[in-house]
Order: sequence, then structure tokens, then C-alpha cells
Amino acid sequence: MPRTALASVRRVTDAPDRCPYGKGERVFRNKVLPARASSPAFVGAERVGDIVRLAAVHKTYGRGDNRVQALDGVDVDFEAGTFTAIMGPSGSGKSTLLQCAAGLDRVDAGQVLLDGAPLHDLSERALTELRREHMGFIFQSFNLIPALTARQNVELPLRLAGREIDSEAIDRGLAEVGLAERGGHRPAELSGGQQQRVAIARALVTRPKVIFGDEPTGALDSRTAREVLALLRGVVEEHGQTVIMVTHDPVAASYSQRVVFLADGRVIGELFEPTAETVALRMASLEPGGSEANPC
Ligand SMILES: Nc1ncnc2c1ncn2[C@@H]1O[C@H](COP(=O)(O)OP(=O)(O)OP(=O)(O)O)[C@@H](O)[C@H]1O
Repeated sequence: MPRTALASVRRVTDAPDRCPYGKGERVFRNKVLPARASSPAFVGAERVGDIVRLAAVHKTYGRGDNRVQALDGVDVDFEAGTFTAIMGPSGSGKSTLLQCAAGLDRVDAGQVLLDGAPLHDLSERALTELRREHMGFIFQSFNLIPALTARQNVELPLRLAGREIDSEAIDRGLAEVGLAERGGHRPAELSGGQQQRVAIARALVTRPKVIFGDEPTGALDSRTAREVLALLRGVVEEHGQTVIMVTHDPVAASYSQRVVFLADGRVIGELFEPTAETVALRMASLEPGGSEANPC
């Protein structure tokens, strides 16, 4: 049997609630560590291995009485070839962080680097090209084009980038997400899980350096969600790509290697080799009335 990401789906769904992952030296089983020290000084003094870096990032929305400080001095970096979950209470800035890291939203102050490229300094046109070449996106609502077949949806990023369509590569991409037989179906003819698999194949087709996911399993039942998460994990394990995923779900986060916790627009900690239990405990401490939300 070919070694596909789907093979790892079966492995993982056999053991759904616990997902040991990664044996690197930087993994500290179930230990909550303080946020990794990083500062604006790292910009220009590249640490080898980090693919996405945010330094002293501030982002506000609105003005006057409606002003909201969505990110308030975020310093965080993401190592290449790793799977990170971003968690935190509602309104803590998770989606804003993801949008800024992907150059979909401009920061007010601070720096965002993608493999050394300063997204905060690039023109819209340069950003668009960079996104097409080096980033993939997966959203809760799939965001497929309804009028196109699964196969055409997967081909779309290549067409937009003006790249050649390699028919066999598209076949492989569909097979990798378990949809070899469904390429001719339109999104409305597919289940939610199948649609999200199409979205994953589409995100992967350009072989991007980073795949950003905003609640990619938020609209799926738990079994289908686990299959999708295992696929994302396979992307990291088998292709060495980087996945950064916002989620509310401790089980989803347990498929990652590292969880970065946000509160009030700041990174307040991280957890390596998370389990659903350790993530849930940490999240409970951040909720109103929790020990970290109200240390007094
Ligand atoms: N376009 C916008 N205009 C105004 N305020 C915004 C905008 N986007 C986000 N915000 C505000 O910024 C803060 C952070 O929002 P963000 O969506 O990043 O949080 P989140 O942690 O992803 O929340 P949730 O878990 O509820 O999705 C919130 O107070 C939100 O209301």
C-alpha cells in the first residue's frame, strides 16, 4: 500500500484522544513552559529553522471608543516542519494572529517574517504572489468554489499562479486525501469532511511552505475532524511542511506538537507535546475566573 497521509488517518483514529507526536529534543512531555523568549532583536539575527516569525506585533481595530487592541506586542516564532495550534479564549486574538502571520491583514507595528521575507514591508502585489507560492489556507467553511469540481478546485491555485497543471500530480493530491474517485464531484455532492479534504488538497497543491488553518475542523463531526487532523499531521510528518492552526478544541490541539496560548492579544505560554487533557486544563485556567485569567 502506498505510504499516504490516509494511512496515518487509520492509525490515529484507532487512538483518538491521545496523540503522541514528535520525539524532538525540544519536546517536553506534558510540561507547560513559559512563552519562548524572543524579541525584536531576532529580526536580522535569524535563528535557523524558523519559517514564520512575529516580533512585537501590534494590531488594533476601530477608533475612539470602538478601538480594540487585538494583538498587543506578540512575539512568537514557528519552526519549519512543525504543527502548532493557537488557542485562547474567544476574542483573545487568535484569528488576528493567523491573518497577520499570513499577510492577510497588515500589522500596525512590529515585524512578520515568512522564511525571512518581511511581510510587513511588502506591497499588496508582492504579498499576493508570496501567498500563492508559499502559503496554503484551510478554513472552517471550506471556501470551495461551488461551480467547480473537486479536481478543478484543487487545480485553481496553480491556475491563479500561472503554473502548469500536472494532471498526475493532481491525481496524486486527490488520492492522498482519499478522494481519488471523487474528482468529478462538485462540493454540494460531497460531505463536509470530503469538502475539507478537497480544501486540504487545494492548500497542498503548490507545495507551500506553510499551511494556515482557521478552525479547520470547526464544522465537522468528531470522527471526520480526527481524520482531517491526521491528514494535517501527515502533511508535516511526510512532507515536512509547516502547519499553523487556530482551534478551540483541545482534542484538535492534541494533534499538534505545540500549543501557543493567547490571552488579551498576548502570548501567555505554550505547551509541547500536548494531550487533550493538558490543553483543556490550561484553557480552563484562562477562562474568566480561571487562575491565569484572574491571578489574584
Ligand atoms: N475586523 C475587525 N473589526 C473590528 N474588530 C475586530 C475585527 N476583527 C477582530 N476584531 C476584534 O479583535 C479582537 C480579536 O479578535 P479575533 O477574531 O482575532 O479573536 P479570536 O481569538 O480569534 O476570537 P474567536 O475565538 O471568538 O474567533 C476581538 O475583540 C474582535 O472583536
